[in-house]
Amino acid sequence: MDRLVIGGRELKSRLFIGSGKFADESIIGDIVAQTGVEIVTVALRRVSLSGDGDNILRCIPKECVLLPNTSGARTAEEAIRIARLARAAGCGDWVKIEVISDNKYLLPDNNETIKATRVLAEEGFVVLPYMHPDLYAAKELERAGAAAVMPLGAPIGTNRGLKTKEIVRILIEECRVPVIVDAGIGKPSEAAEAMEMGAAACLVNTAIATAGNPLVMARAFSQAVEAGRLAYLAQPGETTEYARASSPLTGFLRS
Ligand SMILES: CC(=O)[C@@H](O)[C@H](O)COP(=O)(O)O
Repeated sequence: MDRLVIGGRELKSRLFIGSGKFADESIIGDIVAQTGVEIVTVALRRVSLSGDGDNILRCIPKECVLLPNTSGARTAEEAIRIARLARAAGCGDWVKIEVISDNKYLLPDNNETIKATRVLAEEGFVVLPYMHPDLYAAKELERAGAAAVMPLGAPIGTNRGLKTKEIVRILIEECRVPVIVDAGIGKPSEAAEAMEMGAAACLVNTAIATAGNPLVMARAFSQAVEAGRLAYLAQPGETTEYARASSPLTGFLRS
């Protein structure tokens, strides 16, 4: 049976979404209802810790697993502090570690991410680290206790697609934990491509939130992720250099 289990929870949907950049965040509830998305990531700095005011958590249905992320952290120490704050504020045990000190490309710092993962996994968090695709870092994250690894497809918010495809393919082949492609995925076809390679799931924010019709785009992503997974399970046929006829080309005119 094709099961995805992370942090002891079996997930039916392999599309994870972000909650940033929506013109109207109340649409997140409709997306969850229409696509079955179960994981929604939220930047802790957008959560009102006093529970009042304009709290993004109001827009995230209760049945979802909340995946607080440490957006804004520039070091492992800052990420650890944000994760602990999230748990203390009742956001649960899951955390997506983002440690970024590069303001231009928002590339994750793998070394700091590994340090934070080690500490937080030891403290019982379900740790999903956002990472630059690199085999040694991915294996180190596994050893540090990561529940999954989340390599980027392209820089956050660029909608440029699966630019890191060849390395992500290696991570999928070599990692024991699920590989979730996160960031930069701009179109459903790119999510399907990641899933066809064997990615366990995709996390998409910008492409959905900034679409002309975010709800329809979320449905398109949901179907693409499912189609890509099915194609992976179906084991695509081999690719060849030269044409091979689909039906016999000879024999018609012989007597
Ligand atoms: C919200 C979140 O976690 C993003 O930082 C995530 O990495 C998604 O990236 P895109 O916005 O490029 O889909």
